[in-house]
Amino acid sequence: MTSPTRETILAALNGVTDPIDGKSIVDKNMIQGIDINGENVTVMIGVDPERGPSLEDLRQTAERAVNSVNGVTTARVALTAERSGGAKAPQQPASQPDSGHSHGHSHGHDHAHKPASAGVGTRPAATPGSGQRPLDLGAIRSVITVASGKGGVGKSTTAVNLALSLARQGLSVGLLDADIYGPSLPRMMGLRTAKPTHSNKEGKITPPSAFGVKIMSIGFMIDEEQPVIWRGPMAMGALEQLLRDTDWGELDVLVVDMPPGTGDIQLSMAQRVPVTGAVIVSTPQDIALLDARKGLNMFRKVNVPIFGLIENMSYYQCPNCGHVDHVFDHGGAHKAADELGVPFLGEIPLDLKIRLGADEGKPIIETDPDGAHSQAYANIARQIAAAIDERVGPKAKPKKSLFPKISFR
Ligand SMILES: Nc1ncnc2c1ncn2[C@@H]1O[C@H](COP(=O)(O)OP(=O)(O)OP(=O)(O)O)[C@@H](O)[C@H]1O
Repeated sequence: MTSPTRETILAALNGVTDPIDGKSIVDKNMIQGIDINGENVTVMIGVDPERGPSLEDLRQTAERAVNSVNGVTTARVALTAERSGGAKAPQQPASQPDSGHSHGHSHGHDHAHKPASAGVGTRPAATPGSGQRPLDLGAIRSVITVASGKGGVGKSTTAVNLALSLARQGLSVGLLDADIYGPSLPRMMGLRTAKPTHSNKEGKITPPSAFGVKIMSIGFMIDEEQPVIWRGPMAMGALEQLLRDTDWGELDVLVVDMPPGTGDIQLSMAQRVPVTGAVIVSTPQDIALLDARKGLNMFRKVNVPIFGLIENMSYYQCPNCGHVDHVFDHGGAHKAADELGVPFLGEIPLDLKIRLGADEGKPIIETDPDGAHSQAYANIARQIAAAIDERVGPKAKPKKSLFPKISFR
């Protein structure tokens, strides 16, 4: 059987027209990404978000067109929100070689062989206070969201290290990168070139794994370097599909790295995902703490239990002499947690090893599991595991711990 190529896919899509003007979607530069993974092809079509609901027919026609190409067994076509610079700008020139990695952006896809359900164009936006029912996540016993009131506070780094710590404590763990504005988990988990594969469960994809944790991220479909502007309904649709279409199997806990901030996406996310508990990451600076308060209030608004606050980049300890320097105004998160009546889960130091580990795809929990920093994460993870147990019952109890038990006398 001949393998599909970018050219044969584009040739098939050339015959698909935009109902608004009858022009080919290829000529209109609406094809924003083509990902060819053996016999499985994913195509991203950029559309104006307002038109999303009326373009389901176009999506399905495109999917049939891709499916008809020689060598294709599964076609997925996703409608995507427009990228910075406008939907009409060509995002990926048609001459881009097959790289095995799509650089369009994502996503609201559905399978060729499955009717479109929730997602782009078929489900209205989850609006704050709309009271939508949470998604049914099957065999996922608990969901922990890692959130922050603003970007750059180390939320993703914390999510990764907590997920690994929970896994080391014997829990089966998944990690969902919901940070659609800057999906960094593939890089942080050393999975830059990894790809989800098609599961033998119909309509599902198997997430890549690293360090004993299953990972799903929009970053597997788009380029981390290319910022994407998402509009609420599209972003929510994409996230829901990532959650729903991933074959997570049985999980004790799914750790969700939330997008930074407290906007509508975060709010609808908190409404639609049955969150067991939220942890808020902040840095010691006041401004960040103010934002952290907003984060807390957002979860409170939708009745999500707050498991606690974490102070990241809390202090700097000189690796040579051990001197501890409070680079920022240290202790603010602890004080804020007390004032706000939520648990303070712990402090994570500002440390080069943590940064290098995150940036190089080798999390510190993996490279230095017995070090003080890993123990700081482990201590927070233990509190989270205990809070999960309290909420969802003993099934979530760790099966075995890879960390030594510490007893205090
Ligand atoms: N405790 C730490 N010590 C040193 N560097 C850290 C620490 N935590 C995070 N960093 C570094 O800070 C940078 C931002 O971290 P990260 O991407 O986790 O933040 P974020 O809050 O998820 O950001 P965004 O909201 O932009 O996604 C990264 O380079 C990361 O390696």
